Amino acid sequence: MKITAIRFAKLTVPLVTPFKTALREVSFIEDLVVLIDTDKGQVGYGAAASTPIITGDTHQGMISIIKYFLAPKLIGLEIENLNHICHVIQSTVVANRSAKAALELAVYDLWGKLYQAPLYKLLGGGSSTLRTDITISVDGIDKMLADCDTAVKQGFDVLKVKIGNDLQQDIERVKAIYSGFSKHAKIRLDVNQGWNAKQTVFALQKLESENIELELVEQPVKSDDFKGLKYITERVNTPIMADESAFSPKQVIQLLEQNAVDIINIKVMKTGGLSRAIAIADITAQYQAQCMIGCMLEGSIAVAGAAHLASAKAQQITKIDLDGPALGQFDPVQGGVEFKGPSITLSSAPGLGITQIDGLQHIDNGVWPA
Ligand SMILES: C[C@H](N)C(=O)N[C@@H](CCC(=O)O)C(=O)O
Ligand SMILES: [Mg+2]
Repeated sequence: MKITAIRFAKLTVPLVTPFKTALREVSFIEDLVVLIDTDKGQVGYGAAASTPIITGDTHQGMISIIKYFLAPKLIGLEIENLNHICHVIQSTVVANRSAKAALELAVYDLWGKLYQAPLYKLLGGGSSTLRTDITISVDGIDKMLADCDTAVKQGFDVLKVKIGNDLQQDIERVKAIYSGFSKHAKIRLDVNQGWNAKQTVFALQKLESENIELELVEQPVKSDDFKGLKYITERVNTPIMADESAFSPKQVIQLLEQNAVDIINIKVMKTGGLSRAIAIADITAQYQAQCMIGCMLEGSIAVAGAAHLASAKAQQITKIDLDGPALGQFDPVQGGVEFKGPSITLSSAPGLGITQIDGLQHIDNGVWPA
């Protein structure tokens, strides 16, 4: 099965409630969808989110790098040579990880279709059902408590609470949420780089002294502050997780060699796709470190590959933050991974199993070859 063309489309889904972090606020999931055509009539689907504040990637940038640099090298390649195709994608340009993630995902989808098996089975096999946490956006305490209440009533038993825009208020937010919901759900925090190392130690030691047991705290400090992460990890009992600090296998090795963090958050938009996400999961296994699989604010196509990987690497990936699709008002994708409240169900159809996508806005000048 040979690659014959690459097309692009946009897919937009309004959110139930605005998504607010210490870095940004958005009201829509807006993904770039990448469609790979083949000589056998099969189409591979991939998608990527534009999160320039974290990855530096935009839809226009992704289209340009794929259309003018990556697509010309991919046309004519055989899907059965998956590793070669991933090597071409990874080595033709540096950075541009979201574009690489979308392309790789469409190639993995076709690989599953070629061998007539769902992706998670080809990746090693695992359970067809998973559970995700849900994100509670940073907001006024009353709104955050109301969002936690809704989430717990929907069956979520892990709350990922966004904080990081005001240290004192953050401490009050965590205390209020812990007191209201720790009997019903585990509480993990995501500071999205909003504190510095000393503030983090102050806040976590204070919370620990009040017997607040957090499951973990994600990316408290700036992405390049590895020393800060180590300083924190040495001084608190709460497990510390790297997110924006951990894009590449090399960064993950550095973080784990330095004992700077306890847990790594793997996201395909940071790694540049499934091939590097698999490499990172394997590296963490060597260090006996745990992993979370996470996502950006992405829809169900983009998150699908991460869900298949989480199933196949369940021994290593022990925490799941794949709630992007659950935050949308609806899912325009049929037949792929189903996201219903905390439950994620993988399709038994080949590849990602996508049968229909409603509301795709095709990008006319985005076909290669033209
Ligand atoms: C959506 C997911 N739960 C999440 O919080 N992901 C990111 C932020 C993504 C974004 O801004 O799009 C994270 O920091 O973990
Ligand atoms: Mg994070």
